[in-house]
Amino acid sequence: MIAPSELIINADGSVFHLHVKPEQLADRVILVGDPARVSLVASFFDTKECEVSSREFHTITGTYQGKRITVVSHGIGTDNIDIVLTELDALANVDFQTRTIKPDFRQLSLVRIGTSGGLQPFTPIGSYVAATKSIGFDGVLYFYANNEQVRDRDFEQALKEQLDWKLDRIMPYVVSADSSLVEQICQDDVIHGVTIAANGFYGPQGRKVRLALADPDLNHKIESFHWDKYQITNFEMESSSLAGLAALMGHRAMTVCCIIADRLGGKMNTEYKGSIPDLIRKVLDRI
Ligand SMILES: O=P(O)(O)O[C@H]1O[C@H](CO)[C@@H](O)[C@H]1O
Ligand SMILES: O=c1cc[nH]c(=O)[nH]1
Repeated sequence: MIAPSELIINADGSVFHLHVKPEQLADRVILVGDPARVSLVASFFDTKECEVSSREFHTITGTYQGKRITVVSHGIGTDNIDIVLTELDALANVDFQTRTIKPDFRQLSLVRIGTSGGLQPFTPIGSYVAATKSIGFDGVLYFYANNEQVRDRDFEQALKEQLDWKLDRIMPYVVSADSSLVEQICQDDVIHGVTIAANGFYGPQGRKVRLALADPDLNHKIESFHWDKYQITNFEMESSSLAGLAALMGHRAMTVCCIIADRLGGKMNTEYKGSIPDLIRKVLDRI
């Protein structure tokens, strides 16, 4: 039995942070950072079954062209992904009456639709980039056993060498998205990329506002990195823990982002919401 302090179930039978009940979760899940983007995704739905809001976690379940889909916001950061993924997995795979793990595993397909900063000439503002691999600057995955089984150690070593890694208390890790889901969601209109999930928006993504950076050359080294067939394409803030935790749990997960910042040219598209609906439609059609 999982103790009440470990998996917290609210008095109404919903899970602690999301406030969602087990019967309200679909097998197909879209994840977005911004709670307002949940309503945008759901505006494409044909029917709406339920809507729940709690903190930054806004959830709607409905149907799109006959497919039952849940869309949920996770806020900003890989630490929030730890909460959202653990609670979604519990909703699917823990019996809330007996607090025991269900005998039959239920697999979720999770697609995060995010915004991102592009790092290559071939990832301009408005392009869509899938994180086929994610580089985590965060540490969430290290707290879970068997993390080495879902990490790409060769890629990690190449990063350490080529980036001449100087931040010795942080060990970037590399994880892959679910390849079958990437194939299902991405056509020629989505770039297959390698995404850094940074543990911050400013310094950890090489942005200097007032504070100096510990390694001012890091972004330049990231942009020049080449290993095997891979180049690093973009920055966002959640794809690493999403891909890593989902792989450990046995779910299918991936992140696809719309590029809204051109980090090479120093340009920003603050009106980015215009190209997000097109990406949402593509994901809804293909999930
Ligand atoms: O637009 P979302 O999905 O929030 O994604 C990106 O935008 C936020 C930072 O502005 C981070 O969450 C980052 O991952
Ligand atoms: O540059 C960017 C843009 C959106 N989200 C990020 O994390 N970084």
